[in-house]
Amino acid sequence: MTQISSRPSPFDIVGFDLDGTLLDTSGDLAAAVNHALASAGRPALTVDQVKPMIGGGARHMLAQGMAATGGCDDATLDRLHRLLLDYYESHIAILTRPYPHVLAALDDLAARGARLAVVTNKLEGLARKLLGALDLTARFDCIIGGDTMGPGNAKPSPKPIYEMLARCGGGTAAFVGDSIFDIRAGRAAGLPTIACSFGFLMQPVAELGADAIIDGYGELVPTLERLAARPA
Ligand SMILES: O=C(O)COP(=O)(O)O
Ligand SMILES: [Mg+2]
Repeated sequence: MTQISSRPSPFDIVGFDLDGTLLDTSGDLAAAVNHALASAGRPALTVDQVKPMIGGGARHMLAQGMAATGGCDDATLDRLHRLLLDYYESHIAILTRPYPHVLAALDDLAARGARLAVVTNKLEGLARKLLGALDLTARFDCIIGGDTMGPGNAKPSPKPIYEMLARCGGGTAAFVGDSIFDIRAGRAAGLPTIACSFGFLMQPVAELGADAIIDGYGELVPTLERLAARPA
């Protein structure tokens, strides 16, 4: 369990990816993918098959789901993407929950003065809807989605990370994520990065190139403290 401490936060700003990092969204995302696949006459995928498809936005996830079940053209993908988004929007928090001890770690950082942010490749509207459904919105100083910075500016671009820094008022910062897109975006923005071994890994966690790896949220604050104490 994370210990609440009166010491200042090791970073002024701590940014988090959403899917596979703060929240286990895999059950609801797999259901949405399978809804789209079924309408195209494709077989369903398991949650474990869908997990490594998550992290680059819903269209990217669906494209991989269609590729795994026979491929498809762009027009079909566009139609199914819309179907998937409509289904997901109305079934967004059926199975989705924060990972264990997330809330305690966020409480600890906030109590120590950190500003907290979400930078996800989910559409911003869906991210806001999901965080609202789980009563988490007020914990974050800003919520930036895959479409917030305009086309082509989602992670791994550093632009949404720079936007996070600006909206949080600047200062020292670290970024926590579960995909290569998160770690590349954080590094490109010059931030120390932490990878979550429990996330929706597209490759082994050690290959993501993060500065540190956590196996659970009890390790987050000590890991941030260790990174903040590193020589520059
Ligand atoms: O793939 C998505 O829809 C979003 O993924 P992310 O929250 O891990 O960026
Ligand atoms: Mg993720």
